[in-house]
Amino acid sequence: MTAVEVSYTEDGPADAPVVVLSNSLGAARGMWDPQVPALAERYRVVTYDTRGHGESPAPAGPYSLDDLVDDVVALLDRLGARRAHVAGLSLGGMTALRLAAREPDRVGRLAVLASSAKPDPQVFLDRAAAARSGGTAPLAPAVVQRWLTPEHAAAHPDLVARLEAMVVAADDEGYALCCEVVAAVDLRADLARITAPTLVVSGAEDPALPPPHQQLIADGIAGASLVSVSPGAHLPNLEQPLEVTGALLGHLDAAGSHA
Ligand SMILES: O=C(O)CC1=CCC(=O)O1
Repeated sequence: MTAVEVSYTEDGPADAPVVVLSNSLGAARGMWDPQVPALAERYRVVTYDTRGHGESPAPAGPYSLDDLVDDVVALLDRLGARRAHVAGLSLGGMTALRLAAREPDRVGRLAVLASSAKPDPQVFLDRAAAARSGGTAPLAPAVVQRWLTPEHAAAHPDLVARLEAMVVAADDEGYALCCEVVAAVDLRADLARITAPTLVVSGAEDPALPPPHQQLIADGIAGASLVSVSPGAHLPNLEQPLEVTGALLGHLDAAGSHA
């Protein structure tokens, strides 16, 4: 499939090294709001909506993980960026891992949050079927329940409402097609090919992709470091924004800012 022109936002100095942030299944680029201001002080931060999500197109399927990678490569080309640091959460992390394995010359440093090299396919095939039959709206409360710990959700009802609205706004068929991408993911052979310095982040209480998934990623990539965030569920960047932003900056700045 040809790459789609994904919708994106740029923050930070235009001549700074590029950092691309890739969203999780059901979310959109706004999920990175707590990270963007600090990263944009020294990076050209590009957040985008994965196809089928947010304001990006949702072309007819099927989609593959390589299609999602093609979209990022096309975005880098549109930005005139030969090379970028790339961070992704969950599905965004899977996209980032495949990109780093497939196009090592395009990736400076890699950060993979709450992701997996081999998710349970049936969970996501069932989710795809549910999204096709009833749309994303009835799924939104259960999806968002996995993104935050119960304590954080109870204390932040506005955040829960905003996140549920993101899931509802995803294109129903585009979301289903991305569920099928996740179901088909097997990145275990990709890990050994990744040469980008890699930071892996876990939410210690993530019920969707628990810490053994991130341990497997960190074990498979030479020299990768693993940080566990607690309390934190599937979107630890929202629950522990200072810690996650600090970990990202520490990892990216180790490159001397150069992608
Ligand atoms: O939506 C979920 O339950 C968890 C998830 C898997 C891939 C992703 O991006 O989110």
